[in-house]
Amino acid sequence: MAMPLIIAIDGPAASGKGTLARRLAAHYDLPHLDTGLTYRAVAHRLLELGLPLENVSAAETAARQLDLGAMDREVLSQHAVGEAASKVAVMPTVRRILVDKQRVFAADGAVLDGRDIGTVVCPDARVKLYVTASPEVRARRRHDEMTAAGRDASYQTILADIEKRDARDMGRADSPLKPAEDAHLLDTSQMDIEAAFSAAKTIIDDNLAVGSTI
Ligand SMILES: Nc1ncnc2c1ncn2[C@@H]1O[C@H](COP(=O)(O)OP(=O)(O)O)[C@@H](O)[C@H]1O
Ligand SMILES: Nc1ccn([C@@H]2O[C@H](COP(=O)(O)OP(=O)(O)O)[C@@H](O)[C@H]2O)c(=O)n1
Repeated sequence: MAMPLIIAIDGPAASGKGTLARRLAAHYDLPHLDTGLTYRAVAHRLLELGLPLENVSAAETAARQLDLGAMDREVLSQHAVGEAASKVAVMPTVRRILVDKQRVFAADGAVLDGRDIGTVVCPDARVKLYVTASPEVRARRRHDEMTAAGRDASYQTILADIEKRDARDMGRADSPLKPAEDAHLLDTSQMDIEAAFSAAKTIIDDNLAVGSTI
């Protein structure tokens, strides 16, 4: 039987990995999982219960009870939830529970985006992309996204938060954000969404063509 097609997309906050992952999933007719939502959902549950984000056993329970099909993107996409998510994401036991669920989702082929897809969740993924853009470009994109949605947003605060989150995600001991050795780097600082999609598609199609001749 042919190996299921798994496309792994990693990168820092607001680099455009979710946008790219959704478009690629539609193009290659694959299911898509935004793994950031799973960490956001755990953090959101703790906030909802009024518990500190350092409460490991409550975070483990929230992770175990999480239903991937019931995550509310609208609620979870709030800026403060992203911050909180990066705090629960340092907990190895929480990561293990969520990674297991993510692997079940990916088993028959999928596009997954996050921080550790190519390095930890799906190290055997057929194609791995590491999407980046400068912190200033990413802060500008997130700022525009929030103001377009009618939310209050200060560019300077968003930039500071993005830099703080990068440091936390890249500096943690368990599954730090970094490109897998075999990842293709895609810096979208100078690319619009269409150009980024087209560059990603070229990388993936080249990869699939090589695979089909072996
Ligand atoms: N290449 C790009 N050029 C301009 N804007 C982009 C690009 N990629 C994504 N965006 C926009 O930037 C914001 C963040 O993108 P998103 O895909 O949510 O990033 P991530 O999933 O990495 O956090 C969104 O508003 C999205 O529409
Ligand atoms: N595979 C993943 C995905 C997200 N995360 C954590 O969850 C937080 C929120 O991720 P996200 O992808 O929703 O954030 P954005 O890039 O959309 O802002 C990140 O800052 C990481 O700390 C992770 O550790 N591993």
